[in-house]
Amino acid sequence: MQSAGGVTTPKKLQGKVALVTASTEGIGLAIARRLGHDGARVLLSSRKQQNVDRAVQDLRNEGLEVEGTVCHVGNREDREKLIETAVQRFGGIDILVSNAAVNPFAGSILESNEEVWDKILDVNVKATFLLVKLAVPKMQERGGGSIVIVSSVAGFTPFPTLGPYSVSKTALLGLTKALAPELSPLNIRVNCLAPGLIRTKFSSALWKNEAVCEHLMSTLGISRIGQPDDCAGAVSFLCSPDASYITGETIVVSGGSHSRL
Ligand SMILES: NC(=O)c1ccc[n+]([C@@H]2O[C@H](COP(=O)([O-])OP(=O)(O)OC[C@H]3O[C@@H](n4cnc5c(N)ncnc54)[C@H](O)[C@@H]3O)[C@@H](O)[C@H]2O)c1
Repeated sequence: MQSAGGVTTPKKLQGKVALVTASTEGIGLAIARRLGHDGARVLLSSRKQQNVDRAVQDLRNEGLEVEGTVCHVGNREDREKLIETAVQRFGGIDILVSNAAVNPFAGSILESNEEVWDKILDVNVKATFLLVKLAVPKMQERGGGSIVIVSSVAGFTPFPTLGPYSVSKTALLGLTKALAPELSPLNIRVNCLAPGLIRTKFSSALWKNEAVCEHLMSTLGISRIGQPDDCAGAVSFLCSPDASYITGETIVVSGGSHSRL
């Protein structure tokens, strides 16, 4: 980056290697793009090779240094491959953004079954922890790092009809708090992002439903549905030296809905 005086100042994530799960569309892609524009080399991943290839090409076309690999975060071999790929292609890991999540169920929580709970807790919570566990030794090798876990405002106030998903997001608020003090002595910070309603494929059942959308809009302070880019700057900030004294915290990006719930 060149200032007016002709002095070159490094971008805030220059030299950093970032790994973002579920980063071929939606919030994950916006975060990956922003980390890249802020100077990081980024490893993209999601479940399908063709989506990984497309996102890698798109971001390379913007001049960003990115690689991609398929990773279903619920699959142990895929998680190990993700970490190894970051080390092989970029030499290590400084930043982990755990963004992948599933929600295979909508309805009364009492109607949800064991299969639903297993899937939601495996992908949203257990895989997040297991990825952190794999990434921490690699961060230690580079003297520290930063982890951001993507939760949701539903983690504070369960969304009606999304009980099991909401509980998994509450668990991620707890995971952030549990990890932060243990990882502080290793110079690794752990923070959390809690988006409100953001316009993505994942949330389309909400914003495409006129009645639900109208109700949700009435809870907002800023009267528009959020965009994936609205989340990206907050994550980049949390990963940057500007947040060097922040750990165990959650940033809510919800257009003010959270403060009104
Ligand atoms: N969109 C919202 O309104 C909203 C609100 C709060 C929180 N969130 C959270 O933001 C995160 C991203 O959601 P989004 O709205 O951008 O969704 P999205 O539909 O745009 O993207 C979801 C991504 O997750 C990937 N994915 C799903 N299961 C996966 C798995 N097992 N392994 C790897 N990748 C997997 C998909 O391939 C896709 O790329 C999620 O954690 C979600 O819970 C979203």
